[in-house]
Amino acid sequence: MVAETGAEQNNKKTNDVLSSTQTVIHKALEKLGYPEEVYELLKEPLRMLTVKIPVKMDDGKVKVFTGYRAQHNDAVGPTKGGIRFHPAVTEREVKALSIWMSLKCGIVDLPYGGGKGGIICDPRNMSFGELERLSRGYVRAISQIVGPTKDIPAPDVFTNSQIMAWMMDEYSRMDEFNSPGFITGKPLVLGGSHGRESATAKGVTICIREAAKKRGIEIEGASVVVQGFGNAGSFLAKFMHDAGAKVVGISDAYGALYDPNGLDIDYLLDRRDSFGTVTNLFNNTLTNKELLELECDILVPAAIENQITAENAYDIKAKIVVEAANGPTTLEATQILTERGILLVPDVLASSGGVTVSYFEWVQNNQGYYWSEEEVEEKLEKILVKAFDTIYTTSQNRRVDMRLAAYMVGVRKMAEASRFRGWI
Ligand SMILES: NC(=O)C1=CN([C@@H]2O[C@H](COP(=O)(O)OP(=O)(O)OC[C@H]3O[C@@H](n4cnc5c(N)ncnc54)[C@H](O)[C@@H]3O)[C@@H](O)[C@H]2O)C=CC1
Ligand SMILES: O=C(O)CCC(=O)C(=O)O
Repeated sequence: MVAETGAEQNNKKTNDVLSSTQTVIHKALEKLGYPEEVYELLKEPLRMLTVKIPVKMDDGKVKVFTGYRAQHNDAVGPTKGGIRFHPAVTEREVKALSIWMSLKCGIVDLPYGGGKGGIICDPRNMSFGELERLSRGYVRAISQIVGPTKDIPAPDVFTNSQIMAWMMDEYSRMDEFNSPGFITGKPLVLGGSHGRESATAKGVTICIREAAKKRGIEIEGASVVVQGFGNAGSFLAKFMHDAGAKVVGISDAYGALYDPNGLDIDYLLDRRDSFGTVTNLFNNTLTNKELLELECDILVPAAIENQITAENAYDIKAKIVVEAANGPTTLEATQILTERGILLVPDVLASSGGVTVSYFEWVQNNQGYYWSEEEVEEKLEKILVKAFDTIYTTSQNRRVDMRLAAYMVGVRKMAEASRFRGWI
């Protein structure tokens, strides 16, 4: 195979998440000995739908929003992945997010390929009614390519169980059938699963525990910094706090809080709003940049992409970085952290607890029989411990960093399924 130097150069200049993902996919396929056509198939989603969604706003005017749904690869099974509502959503970002979903599903061995959706909007400035009309409009716009056996959405940044409920209701109306398996991350009363809300953070907690063992760090008393205080970050801060760790820093989109003696996580959870904002209630805040560079044992970026870059990677003081967010560390920064001996647990492994419990939710919807929280947690624990172990061992045996090892593990199933189907 020829090295993807173009993509590598482009990535260095722009931190473009799609080209950096392509670079690692290429390296992983090369290490596994697959021919170039496999890369050609997997470097972009099989399908990418761009939609325009007209929404009647509360002031009576119509605003037209742009949305996307990417389906990366459906050789293994239906595609699966969240929907993001954020002003910075781009087509390339959604494509990269769909590729990461394929890798996650491969890593935790789910019968899915990856998909992802996004709408360019700022839900923090929209009313409940506007959000409902936008959510329903998006489902109508993408209805032809999604469905319980085609592509199953879920929550992501700035979307939640209420939005999943509206989307499920809209799809069920079109389908003229109650279709809980159309979407996951629903409220419990509509067929949601116990444990889905905290699943991403649970998975991250398991990865932190396993990574800490490798580095001889005791969780009890360890200092932890978490960037982002939404679904992933806030539950994680709570789990780490409850496990006896000292959560010394947290942040949201507006700033960060720091207390070397440990923050009062229960108080912050109580005061945060539905978008994971809490720092606006305090005067003594740090910037997100300062937060990432704090002295700590464990750093968890749980917000957005490109937060640890070549610019700040030398200033990271943590011994372990566990990526709850998708794409928070650039490739250059991955290399710098690895060279500095920092153990980096990559997003496609660390954040795969969410899609794992989404799969459990879909299974429960399909069989119409629901599991207890203990059952969900037990199954999640087994899957994540095994995935961590496989990737850590691959990284040691093949002498590659954990990100490349995770891509090698994650890409294999879809490459094999595509081959058996006769696509390549
Ligand atoms: N919700 C889920 O099940 C999963 C989420 N993830 C990833 O975890 C990350 C966080 O997602 P959620 O917690 O679901 O989102 P969320 O919407 O619940 O919370 C997002 C948090 O990030 C903060 N944030 C937003 N922009 C920021 C910025 N520019 N700088 C610093 N903080 C910022 C927000 O203020 C909020 O605290 C994303 O990368 C997402 O893709 C990954 C797997 C599953
Ligand atoms: O729960 C799911 O199906 C997908 C979660 C997600 O979007 C992600 O892992 O990034």
